[in-house]
Amino acid sequence: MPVSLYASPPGVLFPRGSPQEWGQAARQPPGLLPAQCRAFSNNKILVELDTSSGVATMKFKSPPVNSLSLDFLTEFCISLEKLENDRACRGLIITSAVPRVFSSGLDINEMCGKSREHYAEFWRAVQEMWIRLYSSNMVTVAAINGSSPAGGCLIALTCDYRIMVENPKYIIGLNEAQLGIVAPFWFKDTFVKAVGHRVAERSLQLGLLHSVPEAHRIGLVDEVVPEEKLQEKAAAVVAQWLALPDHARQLTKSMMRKAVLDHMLAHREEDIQNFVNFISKDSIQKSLSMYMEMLKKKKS
Ligand SMILES: CCCCC/C=C\C/C=C\CCC/C=C/C(=O)SCCNC(=O)CCNC(=O)[C@H](O)C(C)(C)COP(=O)(O)OP(=O)(O)OC[C@H]1O[C@@H](n2cnc3c(N)ncnc32)[C@H](O)[C@@H]1OP(=O)(O)O
Repeated sequence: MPVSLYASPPGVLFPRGSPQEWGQAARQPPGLLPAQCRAFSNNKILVELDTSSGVATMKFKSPPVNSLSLDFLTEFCISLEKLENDRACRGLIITSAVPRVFSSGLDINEMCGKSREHYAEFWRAVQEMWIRLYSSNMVTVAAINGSSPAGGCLIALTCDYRIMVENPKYIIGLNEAQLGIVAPFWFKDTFVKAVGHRVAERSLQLGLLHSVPEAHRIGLVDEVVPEEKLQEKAAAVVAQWLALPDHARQLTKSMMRKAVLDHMLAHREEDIQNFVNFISKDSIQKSLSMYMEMLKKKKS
């Protein structure tokens, strides 16, 4: 029986829609899904659960860059809740169906030119995503098959294990400072837990985006593999972690993460107010607009 200290996190996001029901393999046209597979999808995310291994694969499919919009975050949370409540599911691999990008982080459009109410709703959704993933009873592995700045990096950091594809073009890190914004304390805490205080301090202050070998060297990713080996490796890692008794692994995970999680939950409302006040400032709005301009110019 799975044990969770955080099975129902307080302040749960109320979904604005719900994903399709699980698609039973038996109802699929022949050859589409193996018999032991169930699947569901929405506009942003595809989930396939292999009931024989108990491992689900979640693929982000929101082109061009899987940015974390309010809609994306809502669908993400609904999908996580569905998997968490499914006794057949014990492990989760998170990856991208969009070429070259895992996730470009929070959707900057959600933080520009909107009302204070919108910022509060958006930030609550960001928190919700982190709480659900960080407190998950499932074994979670990020199979990072593309660039993963800021919020994309946070998703990876929130998993139990990170495997990244070796590619000289891919980057990963918490680059918020480069945008003139600040990674909040729970982004920072999650990062520090992975790489240690000194590395995190330097990386956060400089808003560094690390190459794959560098990310591996500093412990931001646990393993680096060629693209064609990624899924196989992720499946092997989940199987290794699932070989342990669930209750022992889950309680250990809760114990290791409790302080960071409790800190965040205790300051959740204050964190929302801080975000709203910070992001509403004219100077911050200007910084974000300039950054978006820069992204667009880079293309031309
Ligand atoms: C003490 C007081 C403290 C108070 C603190 C309180 C609260 C904290 C306050 C704020 C915290 C905010 C935390 C923010 C976290 C974030 O995640 S911010 C997002 C950061 N993300 C980035 O910097 C990534 C930017 N994107 C890229 O670098 C690249 O797009 C790429 C991901 C490497 C992919 O490159 P490429 O394949 O070349 O694609 P393009 O650059 O051409 O992009 C395609 C289109 O997508 C648009 N886009 C890219 N990223 C985003 C994004 N994050 N949001 C929205 N839109 C994005 C890009 O503009 C292109 O659009 P067009 O096709 O030109 O229309």
